[in-house]
Formats: sequence, C-alpha cells, structure tokens
Amino acid sequence: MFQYTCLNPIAAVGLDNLTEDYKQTEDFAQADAVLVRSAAMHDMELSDKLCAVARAGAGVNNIPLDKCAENGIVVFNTPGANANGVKELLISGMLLAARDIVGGIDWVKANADDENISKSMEKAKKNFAGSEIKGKKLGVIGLGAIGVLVANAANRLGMDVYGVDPFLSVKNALTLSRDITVCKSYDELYKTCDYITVHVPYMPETKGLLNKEAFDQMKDGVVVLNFARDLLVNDDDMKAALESGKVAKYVTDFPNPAVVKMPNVIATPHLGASTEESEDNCAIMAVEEIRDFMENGNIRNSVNYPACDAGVCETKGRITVAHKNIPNMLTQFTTVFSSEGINIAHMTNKSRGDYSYCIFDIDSDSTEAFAQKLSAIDGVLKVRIIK
Ligand SMILES: NC(=O)c1ccc[n+]([C@@H]2O[C@H](COP(=O)([O-])OP(=O)(O)OC[C@H]3O[C@@H](n4cnc5c(N)ncnc54)[C@H](O)[C@@H]3O)[C@@H](O)[C@H]2O)c1
Ligand SMILES: O=C(O)[C@H](O)COP(=O)(O)O
Repeated sequence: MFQYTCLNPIAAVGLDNLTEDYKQTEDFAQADAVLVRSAAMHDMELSDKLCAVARAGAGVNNIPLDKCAENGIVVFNTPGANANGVKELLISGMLLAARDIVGGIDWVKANADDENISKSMEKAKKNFAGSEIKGKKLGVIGLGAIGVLVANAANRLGMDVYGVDPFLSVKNALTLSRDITVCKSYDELYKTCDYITVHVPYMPETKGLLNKEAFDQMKDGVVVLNFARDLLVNDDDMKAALESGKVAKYVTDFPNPAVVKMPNVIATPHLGASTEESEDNCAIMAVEEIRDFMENGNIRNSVNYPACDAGVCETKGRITVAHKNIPNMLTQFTTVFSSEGINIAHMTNKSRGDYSYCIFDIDSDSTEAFAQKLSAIDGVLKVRIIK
C-alpha cells in the first residue's frame, strides 16, 4: 500500500488511475509520493518515507530539486502536457496587446445604462483601435514544448517568427516549422522583433533575462510577453522601459505587486495551464509517472534523476538504489550481492550530474536485511524493495 498526498488540487481523471494500492493522506510526513502544481515546497521538511514528487505541470522552481535528490527523492514533471493551454493564452495575449480589447470591453461595461449605446459606440471606437499581428515579427525565447507551439501557431497566423534557444533539442527542432528563423544570438532577435515572448524555465541562469541591457537592444514600442515566470523579467528595468515607451505593452501571466502598478501592463492571474484539457493531461501523466516509479521503480520525465527503465520485473526480486555518482559504487553493490549469494539477473545503472540510479533484478526474494546492507554503503541515498 502506498500513501500519497496532493499539495494542490489534481484533476480527478488522473487520480482515478490510482488503484486500491494507493491511499490518499493529508499528512505530508506519511506520504510515499506527492502530487503538486505550484505549491511552494522549499521550506517543507522532507520525510525519510518520501520517494517521489510529481509536478503536474512544467515549471519546477517551487520544488527543492537538489535537496530532494540528496535525499533520494525523485522529482518528475509532465513535459508538454499543458503546452497547448499556454500557447492559446499567449496568442490571446498578443491580440490583447495589438488592439485595445480590454479598453473596449471596459467602455461597454461603463456605458451599460446608455440607451443609445449602439450609436455612441460608433463614436467611441476610435479610442480602442489597434493593429493586426499578421506581418509583424515575433521573437520566441526558449523553443521548448510551449515555445515551438507558439512559434508554429504565430507563423500560421501570418507572423514572421524568430526563435532563440541555446539548448534546442533535436525533437523540438524537428517540430519547428521550416519558416521559422532560428537566431544564433539574443541580440539578433531583440533588434528584429515587434513582439518578444519568453518561454524558458526560471533558474539562477535565467533570472532577470529580460533586463535593461536586453530592452536597450529592442525596437522602440516593442510588446513583451511573459507567460513563464515573473523573475525572468527585471521589474525595475521593465518599469523604466514602459515609462519611456521603449516597451509599449507588457503582457504577463505572472503579476506581482510591482508589475500591477506599472503603466501599459496587461496581466492575467497565472491562467496559462488552467484549462480542463491541460489539467487533465498533467494529472494523467503525473499519475502514470508515479505509478511506474512506485510499482516498477522506473524513472520517466525526472528533473533531478536520470531516466531509467527496466520494464516490469520478471525475476523473483527487484531492488532500486538511488546513489551519488561517484567511483566504486557498483563494485560495492555487487560485492554485497555476491557475499549474500544473490544472483543479479539484470542490472541497469544510469547517471545524471551528481546522481545515479540503479535497478537490480535478482533471482531471490528481496529482504529488508539485505536492503539495509546496501543502504549502509557511503553514497547510497535511498534503497527501495520493489518486489
Ligand atoms: N503560464 C503558465 O501557466 C505556464 C504553464 C506551463 C509552463 N510555464 C512556464 O514556461 C516554462 C517553459 O515551459 P515548457 O513546457 O516550454 O518547458 P520546456 O522545458 O519544454 O522548454 C523550455 C525551453 O527553454 C530552453 N532554455 C533554457 N534556458 C534557456 C535560455 N537561457 N535561453 C533560451 N532558451 C532556454 C530549453 O532549452 C527548452 O527548450 C516553464 O518552465 C514554466 O516556467 C508557464
Ligand atoms: O509551470 C507550469 O506548468 C505552470 O506555471 C502551471 O502552473 P499551475 O499548474 O500551478 O497552474
């Protein structure tokens, strides 16, 4: 029996896939697995029992990835599961910036009691006129799951699209329309584009990516869109750019107390992934990842451990070991196995950065006493008996 807890509401269509082997608990300390969206986990105490955290979504900056890895806790996310939801909101963000749709709607509400509204609006509408996005240049920073969808959709709407991503994956490059220009540098994108949208993860390396230096290179009157994370933009520099007119409009899904008071800001309350479809996709994928990990020990879509898949165990026993990626670990493991007279039928070991993960399929039953011998090895972070 596994216990799990949800730190945010997770769509039922995903949770329904948890069998009777899973019991929900409200007690974080009792959970073997956690499902989470944006709840802040950095200050939470991690119990020895906790094995897995699944982020039903993309961004993992709310989760202490290194602290989890150090405790042998595997963190997953759900790549691409909410990308279409964000893409659609982003396209609406560009349209909201291109035409004063918000001003127009506000005007209609303010004139709700006007008996002659159909006449007076014909005079008022010139105040809310705008431009079209067709033929304009869009710059996409970060060509991942969302960035590629945004680039391709904007291209289909007749925009001239440029992208930049120093770590562009082969899969994403192949999905990108051939009409899109992949820039070698940010500068090239900044100086060319009328609209610039950012779709990169928030990490120390991307903090304040859009700052004065970046704005200075952009065209006067550029529209900046941020549907990724607020700290990707330097607020003070954005304020100055909006006040000077360098940035004509800032469209963001991440308002904060500073941003909401700035002029020409169009803000939504972190709605990118809040669609039925995205919530369902994320929940289904997160639950699949948790189940494969808890029941088989397999790792898919982890953000702090390597992918490791040994399928379903067909031998008598399976033991998994999360450990430091340092020399001599495997020799020590196999020494323990041989001293106990246990035959390893199949073994998979994968590494990623400072951490490694091993799946041993053995021809004997796994015992607690044996697992403890493995746990006692220096550099071992967590040992689990799967079978
Ligand atoms: N508004 C929302 O509700 C919402 C929903 C989903 C995701 N997000 C945010 O959007 C981000 C991106 O999501 P995704 O699903 O596309 O993730 P992803 O991992 O598929 O794509 C991120 C891309 O950014 C690239 N990248 C990393 N550092 C970069 C840099 N310095 N410059 C340029 N590119 C860089 C990566 O190579 C990758 O291709 C998430 O991390 C999250 O913060 C927001
Ligand atoms: O990173 C993400 O996936 C988004 O920001 C969505 O966050 P949410 O699941 O809290 O809506």
